[in-house]
Formats: sequence, structure tokens, C-alpha cells
Amino acid sequence: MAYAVELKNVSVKYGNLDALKDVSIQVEEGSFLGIIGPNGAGKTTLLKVILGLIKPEGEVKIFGRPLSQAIDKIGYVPQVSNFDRSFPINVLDVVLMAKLGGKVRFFHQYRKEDIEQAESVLDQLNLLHLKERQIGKLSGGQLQRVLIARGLAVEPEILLLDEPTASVDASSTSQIYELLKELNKEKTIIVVTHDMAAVSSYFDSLACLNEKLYHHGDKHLDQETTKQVFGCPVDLIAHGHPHHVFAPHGEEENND
Ligand SMILES: Nc1ncnc2c1ncn2[C@@H]1O[C@H](COP(=O)(O)OP(=O)(O)OP(=O)(O)O)[C@@H](O)[C@H]1O
Repeated sequence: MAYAVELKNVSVKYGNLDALKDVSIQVEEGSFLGIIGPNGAGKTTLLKVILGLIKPEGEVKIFGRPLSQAIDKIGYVPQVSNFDRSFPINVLDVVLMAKLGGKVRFFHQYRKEDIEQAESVLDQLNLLHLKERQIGKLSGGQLQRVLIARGLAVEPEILLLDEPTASVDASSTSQIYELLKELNKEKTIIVVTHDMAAVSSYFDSLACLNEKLYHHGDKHLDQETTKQVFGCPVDLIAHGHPHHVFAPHGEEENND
């Protein structure tokens, strides 16, 4: 069976800077994968590669096919911080924009079935009552869920999320992960985040990225991997919640 996403020896350079170096990963269909790494580790670059926005060295396959033939299988949820909240559009428009491939066209006439489908996604996420609300008037958690609705509006088989909990409080964080867990029953989910405190038991596998990909497998990370990736001891990164991510440290704990 083909992998949902497969990268082979993928590298990206910005000028002289190696943003990604020889990254290979195989993501099984139905996975809930967390990719963690510090700021500047190349997480957004990796998502852009999977979305076909950056052409890397190496190979990218989606369900065994070249990206160009399978791009419609992927939905994308951008970082809230990259989203202009002052933009004068309402929630339904944000979701419908997915149908335009992200291009903004004022006074565009959407097809009736597109509107019905966008409303149905909003309904699924308990957001339909907000459909007329201007996006600047949403809470951080609501805006994040609206962006997830937009990612879902293209009816993807794979949903990619960039820092989905960076702008929300702890209770919205669990709500968002509960929602993703529900969506994971039907879709492959890939989340990138630098926030290891927010990384939860929801993931069924974890990869560590810092230019290179250090670990990919089950959801337990060892001290050595995280030291390599983050360059500092595990407990500092996990903000006192190491049990969210890490297996018992065992003997390694004595080495600190
Ligand atoms: N268009 C670009 N031109 C030049 N350098 C870039 C460009 N985009 C990203 N970079 C650099 O590439 C590296 C990886 O950036 P990227 O945004 O992929 O990291 P990230 O892990 O998503 O970071 P963050 O967690 O801060 O969002 C960083 O050093 C960044 O400054």
C-alpha cells in the first residue's frame, strides 16, 4: 500500500542556508503525526514542500503519485499569526476562499453547492452560527477552528496544520486536539509545532525536525534525540509536562 506522504532525500536551501537537509519520511494513511522542532527548524518549509509551494531537491509522493497529480488530496491550515485578521471578510467567506485556491476575488459568485458544502463543514465544527461574523471579531480558538474548516473545505484526505495551538489557551488547545482526533478517524493528520508543552498524547507518531529529521516512529522521544534537536535538556522544553511526550527517562535521568 502506498504511503499517504512519502519524502525521499528532500533538501531545501534558501541561498546558503540549509532549511531542510536530506529529509526522508513515510507517513502511513490514517496516521496522526506530530512534527516537532524549535523555531527556524524548517517545519513551515517542510509543509510548503508537501503542499508543492516549494520545489525541493529529492522526491515527494502523495499516495504513491507525484505531487502534481495529487495536490487535491491535501488540505492546509496555516498559522493564525500569518492570517490577517483585519481583512474585511466573514467566516463563511474565509471557508469559501479554499475553493479559490486561496486567491481573494471580491464579488466572486460562488456556486450554490460550494456554499452548501462550506456551511456543512462549519456545521460539523459547530461554527455555523458564526458564519456571518467578521473574522476580526472571533476569539483565537474560534479563528483557529475556522481555519481548520477552510482546510477541510477542499475535502482532503490529508490535513496539514502549522502550529494549530500557538494562539490559543489551554482549554482551546484540548478542544482543537479533540477535533483533530475526530477528523483523524477519516483523514491522515500532520501537525507541525515548536510547542512541546502542547504536544499531546493524541499523536500516534512523532518526528523531530531541526534541518534534519531525527526520529520518526512511535510517540516517545528519548533524551538524546531531543537534545540533538533542541540543544537543551528535555524537561526545559516540556515545560514540566514530560509525560505528555516522553517515555520514562530511566537511566538517562542520572546523567543530567
Ligand atoms: N523565504 C525565505 N528566504 C530565506 N530564508 C528563509 C525563508 N523562509 C524561511 N527561511 C529560513 O529558513 C529556516 C527555516 O524556516 P521555517 O519557517 O521553515 O522554520 P519553522 O520551523 O517553521 O520556524 P517557526 O517555528 O519559527 O515558524 C529559518 O532559518 C528561516 O529564517
